[in-house]
Amino acid sequence: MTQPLAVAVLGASGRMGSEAVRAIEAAADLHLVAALGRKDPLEELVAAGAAVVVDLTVPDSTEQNVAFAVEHGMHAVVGTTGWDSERLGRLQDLLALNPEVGVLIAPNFALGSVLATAFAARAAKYFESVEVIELHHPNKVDAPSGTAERTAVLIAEARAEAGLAASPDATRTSRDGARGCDVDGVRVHSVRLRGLVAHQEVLFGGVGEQLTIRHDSFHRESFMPGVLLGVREVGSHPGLTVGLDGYLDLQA
Ligand SMILES: NC(=O)C1=CN([C@@H]2O[C@H](COP(=O)(O)OP(=O)(O)OC[C@H]3O[C@@H](n4cnc5c(N)ncnc54)[C@H](OP(=O)(O)O)[C@@H]3O)[C@@H](O)[C@H]2O)C=CC1
Ligand SMILES: O=C(O)C1=N[C@H](C(=O)O)C[C@H](O)C1
Repeated sequence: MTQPLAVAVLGASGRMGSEAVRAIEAAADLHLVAALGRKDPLEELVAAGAAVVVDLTVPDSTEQNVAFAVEHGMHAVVGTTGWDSERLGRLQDLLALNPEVGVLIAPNFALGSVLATAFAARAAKYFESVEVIELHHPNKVDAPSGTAERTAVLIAEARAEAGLAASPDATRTSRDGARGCDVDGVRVHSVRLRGLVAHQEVLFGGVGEQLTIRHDSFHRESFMPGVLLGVREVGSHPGLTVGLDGYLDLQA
């Protein structure tokens, strides 16, 4: 009989971490060997014999956590935000020294969100205008969301490839923040509202028409199938994968 896969969770008492602990404990093919918080030493991952580390912490600590896992031969599944191109570059360098290790950086684990981002990237070249609105619970510490950043980057790449000009915008005067932030030329607006979990709309505008691609996570359970997929797959994907779509067949 195959042994269950030994999995550790960092950020285990957080909103996402506690949900991940429950999901891993309920999976017969996985064995939760460590559930760590901010004050626990990372060496406990080694002592527990973790094969896969799930990082659901904070942008300030995720890079250090993942580096520790990689240096100790553990695969990492990362939902934490804050992975800009500089951090990803440093992680690539580290992975080159540890080529057997796999790391998944997933801005969003919800299948619907992954699809919505993929659909938006696909639609991008057909519309003159685009803006992204992300809406989250008020306890979120970062803005814009990692999902919105990733969506905007992919839209910008598709527009550039198609030779599209910047979205039309005659604004000459504005209050700070009124037009959102600029991610590679795509405007991204962040809403923080009690009652929300995680939501995003991509608005595409053409002459006389609008296409809206919207996704809603109403509960953090929505992220768990993606977390479990990442945990089960990461060992078969050495190197860096950004986006859960890297483990899914979204072609056709
Ligand atoms: N990819 C995805 O699908 C999703 C990603 N996220 C992202 O996941 C991250 C966590 O979100 P959320 O659960 O809401 O946040 P929380 O603030 O609820 O949880 C973060 C947890 O991490 C702990 N922590 C902080 N530093 C460390 C450390 N060095 N080692 C271990 N634990 C640590 C915190 O402990 P303490 O309170 O003691 O500081 C806290 O319990 C965010 O970046 C968020 O954007 C969220 C939802 C879905
Ligand atoms: O902090 C959250 O809650 C979420 N964070 C991720 C992000 O920043 O995109 C994923 C999801 O939107 C929930």
